[in-house]
Amino acid sequence: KTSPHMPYLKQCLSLAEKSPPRPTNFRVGAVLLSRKDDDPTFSDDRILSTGYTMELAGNTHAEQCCFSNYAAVHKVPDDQVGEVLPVEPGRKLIMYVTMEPCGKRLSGNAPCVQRITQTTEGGREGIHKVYFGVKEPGTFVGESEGCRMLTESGIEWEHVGGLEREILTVAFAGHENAAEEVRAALGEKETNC
Ligand SMILES: Nc1nc(=O)c(N)c(NC[C@H](O)[C@H](O)[C@H](O)COP(=O)(O)O)[nH]1
Ligand SMILES: [Zn+2]
Repeated sequence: KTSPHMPYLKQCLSLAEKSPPRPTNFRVGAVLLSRKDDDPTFSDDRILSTGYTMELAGNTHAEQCCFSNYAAVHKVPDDQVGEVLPVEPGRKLIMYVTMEPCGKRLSGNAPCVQRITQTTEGGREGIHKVYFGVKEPGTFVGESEGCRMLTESGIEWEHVGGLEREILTVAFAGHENAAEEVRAALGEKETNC
């Protein structure tokens, strides 16, 4: 019996495959949705936005594009996306990402955890929970901080296993020694954040 989260991780993986391969980042896909409370089969889910790495101009991340796409549709600047996300009693905002949202970026651009946390400002519920298929490998920033930072912001997260090899193979595709990095990442101990 596969996890009910699997179809969404697979949708994120398909999005990640659209990302142009680069040695300087990972190819990641993200989906933002609204989920009704106590709906175990997710039958009433509403997809709000999707995004993938470098979908939008510049050095953009999947989660960043997902929010930016939604903000554009609602005609607000990216940093005000929290103000246009739906607030509906009895429903929660959920994000699926193939990879743990970044807590730090070598470029110095705003990390995705910050963008996710920003949605909960102004007394709004914002993103309630993030599901991801792999922890960020140590390639760029060493031990990843993303999920610990989500916890510090009071945002729930959960690693959904089962697609690690596929997700990492897509993520590393633009890297020099991709196969070696995938093997190494698969071997990295699953550290709890
Ligand atoms: N969750 C996530 N979604 C993405 O779309 C993406 N590309 C990364 N990648 C994380 C990695 O840590 C950063 O890509 C490097 O730290 C380089 O930083 P920049 O991307 O140049 O800002 N992580
Ligand atoms: Zn990011």
